[in-house]
Amino acid sequence: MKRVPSHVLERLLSVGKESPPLVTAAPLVTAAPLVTAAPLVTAAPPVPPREVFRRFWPYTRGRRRWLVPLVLFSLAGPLVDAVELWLFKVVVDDVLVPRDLRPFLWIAPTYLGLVVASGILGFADDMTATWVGERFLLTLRADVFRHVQQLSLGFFERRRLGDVLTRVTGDVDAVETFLLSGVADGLYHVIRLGVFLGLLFYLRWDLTLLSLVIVPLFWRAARHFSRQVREASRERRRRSGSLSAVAEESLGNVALVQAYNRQGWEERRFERENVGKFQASMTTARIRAVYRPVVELIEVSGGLAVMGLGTWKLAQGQLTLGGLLVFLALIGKLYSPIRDLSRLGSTFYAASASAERIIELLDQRPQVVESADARRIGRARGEVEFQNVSFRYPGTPALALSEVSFHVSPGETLALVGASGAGKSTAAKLLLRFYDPDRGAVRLDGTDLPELALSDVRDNLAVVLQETLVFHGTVRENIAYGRPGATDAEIVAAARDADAHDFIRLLPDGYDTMVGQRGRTLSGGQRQRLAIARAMIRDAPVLLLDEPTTGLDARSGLRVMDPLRRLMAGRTTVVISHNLLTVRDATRIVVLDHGRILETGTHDDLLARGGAYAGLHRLHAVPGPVRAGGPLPGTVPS
Ligand SMILES: Nc1ncnc2c1ncn2[C@@H]1O[C@H](COP(=O)(O)OP(=O)(O)OP(=O)(O)O)[C@@H](O)[C@H]1O
Repeated sequence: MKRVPSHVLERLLSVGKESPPLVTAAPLVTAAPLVTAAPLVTAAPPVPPREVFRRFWPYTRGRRRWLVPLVLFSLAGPLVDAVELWLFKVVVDDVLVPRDLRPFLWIAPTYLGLVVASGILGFADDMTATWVGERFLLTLRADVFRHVQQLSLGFFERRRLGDVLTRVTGDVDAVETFLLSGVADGLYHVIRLGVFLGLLFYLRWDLTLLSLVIVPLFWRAARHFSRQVREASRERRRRSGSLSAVAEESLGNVALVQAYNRQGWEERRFERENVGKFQASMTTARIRAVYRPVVELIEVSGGLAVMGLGTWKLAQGQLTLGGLLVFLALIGKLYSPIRDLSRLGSTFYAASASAERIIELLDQRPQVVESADARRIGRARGEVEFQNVSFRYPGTPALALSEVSFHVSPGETLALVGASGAGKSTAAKLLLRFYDPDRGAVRLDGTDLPELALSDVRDNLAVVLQETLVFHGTVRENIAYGRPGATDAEIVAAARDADAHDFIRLLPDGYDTMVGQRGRTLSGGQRQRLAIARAMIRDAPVLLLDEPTTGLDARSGLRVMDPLRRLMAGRTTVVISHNLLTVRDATRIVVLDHGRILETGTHDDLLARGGAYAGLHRLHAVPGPVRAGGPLPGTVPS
């Protein structure tokens, strides 16, 4: 009889303590929120605005021609303004000064006509700009979401979900500002500037030149403040991401938070990020608030200089009163696009802080990629093989799996057992091709998984996980998730096989009952049977069961065994379990420890060998085999 290494027994013992067979309380929560002093979300690497532009410009393809009417509308606005001002000059010089009402009879209807025309143009401009911008966002948001969905599991295991959500739903909008609204506004201001500058030069070139001396001052101020706004905006966006991350973690784990009375602590965590965001917003506001009076000061200085020279010219008789007033009004109009252009700089920088976060997301590459010449295999026979598989999670020192080899023929059941952290779930992740092994090969029907189309690999697998995933939707939708397009009859048949039909019938709306997010309105056993029905309907040749009875009490655990056996019949099954009842019938049992295979064999072989498995068996004192539907000694039959 082989001696069992003491550390192995200790670890196996710890298994028994952590999850005794069949008699475990349902977990309240899935995962505890991570508590660290380090920043929740790190800032995305800075990207120069030109690069931001280059990255996103291709997204405007197909919509660029809409920029033409936008520019035309922009042209019309300042022209209407200019005509209005010219009419004002005529009113002063030809109506007010000579006190003659006759010209007013054509000026009034012309003015009204102009207002109506500018209203119509404004409407068309608004609608076109919004349509173009929103269509752009529609595509970009969908693309970013598609990209994020294609990222490998490793990405989601490393990142804060709340931050990713903020990027997909919030930061994306800023890219539109950067590219379309920003560019359209910029063009609009440039056109206004051109029109007014042309008019001013036409009216009085000398006064116009004088009014332009302040432009370099505008420019310098704009550059200075834009840089500051950019820094503050980066911080603000980072804080937004952190805030969402905290909210998502706290609310997603509300059962743990309330059970441990940690609401106050969670509030403080939220408060820290909330205050951080507030401070970042205040910094941005302060910069903008300082900028505004500085700009006004520059503007007024220019205006006063022109007024001084203009008044002198008026006194000299070189200018009419109407001419001077129009000139001063036009100067105001001229300064506004200059001011808006310089302000646009800070808007650009603020938007680029968000765009950087999107770029960082888009630059993430899936660790698992489908090769260009991936083979399609359709329905597999269901032969699964691990050959000398070694794998280390990125950024971790120890191997999670080391030289692991096993083979499962179609229709056989392989059980993976071992202490917590032994590498069982890691093996499941490699079989699902969430990760690729560093060395060795995982094969389906004799072909390395990377040589197969990714969707084929996953289509051939049905999974029932420890933490059963139930979506917010009807029971029917949740079952049909396993095979979109399944008929009602197939859904009911799957539910019957999964022993779920009876409880579903008793739900308020039967198969149309809405189950809350993560299936919170169902019991653990009901959720598990729903997951089995989903796997049934998928009808895949390979079945992966990761702790299918963990978290269920004895009665629920037993109820799940029968449907599980029906599900496993005729399929290749890889079952991960601490529960020796689910593994004893397996064709082969693989005992893992620290990522290595300790022993392999059937239940009887391993018992006879007296090694780790036998030790585990003794510890759990497993009662006799359970027949389909038969109760465990000492348990209440369902
Ligand atoms: N995403 C991850 N990143 C880094 N290390 C990981 C990750 N997931 C698991 N590990 C590590 O890999 C090792 C194997 O973990 P795995 O989840 O495969 O164990 P397990 O046997 O399934 O445990 P359990 O029975 O508790 O579910 C552990 O040391 C674990 O800390």
